Amino acid sequence: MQQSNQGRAVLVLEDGTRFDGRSLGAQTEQVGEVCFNTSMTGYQEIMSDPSYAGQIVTMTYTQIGNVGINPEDMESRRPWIRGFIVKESARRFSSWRAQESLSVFLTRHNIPAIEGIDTRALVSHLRDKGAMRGVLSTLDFNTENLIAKAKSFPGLAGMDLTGEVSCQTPYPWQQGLWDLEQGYRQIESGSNRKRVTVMDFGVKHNILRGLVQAGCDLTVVPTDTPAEKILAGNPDGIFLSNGPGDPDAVKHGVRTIRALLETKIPIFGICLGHQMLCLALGAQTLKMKFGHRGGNHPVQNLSTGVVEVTSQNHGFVVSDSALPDTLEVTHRSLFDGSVEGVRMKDKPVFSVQYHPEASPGPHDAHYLFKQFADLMR
Ligand SMILES: NC(=O)CC[C@H](N)C(=O)O
Repeated sequence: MQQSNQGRAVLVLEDGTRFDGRSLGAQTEQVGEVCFNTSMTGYQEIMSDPSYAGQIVTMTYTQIGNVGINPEDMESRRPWIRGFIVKESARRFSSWRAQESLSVFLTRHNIPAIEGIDTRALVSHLRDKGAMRGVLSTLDFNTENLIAKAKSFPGLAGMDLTGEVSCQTPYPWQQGLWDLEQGYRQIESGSNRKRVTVMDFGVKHNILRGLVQAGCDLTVVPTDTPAEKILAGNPDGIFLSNGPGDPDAVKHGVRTIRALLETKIPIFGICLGHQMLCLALGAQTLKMKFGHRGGNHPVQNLSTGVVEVTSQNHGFVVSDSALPDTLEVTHRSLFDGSVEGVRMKDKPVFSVQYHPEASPGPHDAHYLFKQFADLMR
């Protein structure tokens, strides 16, 4: 029987691989890098993590949407994914906090999504061939057209997306972590607390909450804030956030970090912030084959030997070759041995590739926020 286009969606990769399924989001079309995340929970936090700007995300867990969408679990002001791919979306959502369904949320934000495709086959393909450019459409079903559209996406290498996701003006942040009784706690600023400037390359809210909970009063500043302006605020510490795209393309940010490193102010970086810190110190970054995205990545802390199960989301990595002498590797991935954390040998400066704020993910690495606060004391 002829299928009507209503309700159909298609995913086509740049190599011509095609998946036909049902539309789960907006009637539209988007190109981007097709990647996958292996977390079993936390789809809302993933969709609203600014680090995913420019990407079409596949969830490997087979049923998504069962707890709907709520205002508290947003990791930033809006979702940033270009498109969303799931095996099966829950027909009914159920949670005491839920206010809308996954499908309504995606449609409201004009994001195309597809369900009912063989996500295992898609992920095996991406794992073998590497992350690829692709197009997700509910409008055009012609394979040749769609391959050309997929190829029109320039790819994430060389792309600075921090300007799109960062705040436009500085703002204070005093919200602490979630508590079952009170929800998010508002924490008063005080003289016993440390004043930290957060460089917002696309920061997740739970990173800000982790810092507040560890004893920091925060001022979040836009990605293009010059070093002089940051230093004029006389902060006790500087935090370099996560964010989307290629760290090596954020030239202004790397220059700013280099200038900040002239001082003795403690600095902590996560993910994109970690990569840019390493670049500022003379290291190099590489694009990975398909990246690390999920909630169960084992990382070894090399000073204690302890293994942390971590949350990850990155497609670039600091290269092991050409690490400057000023840096010491503190953490490594037990999946592929890649660099997961560094510190400067002679300064209170350190960073990690993974996500201690979790959200979603295990809390094993939460101690890093306290480690940063301790460095400022
Ligand atoms: N979560 C992040 O900060 C990601 C950093 C960078 N965009 C990468 O893909 O590697």
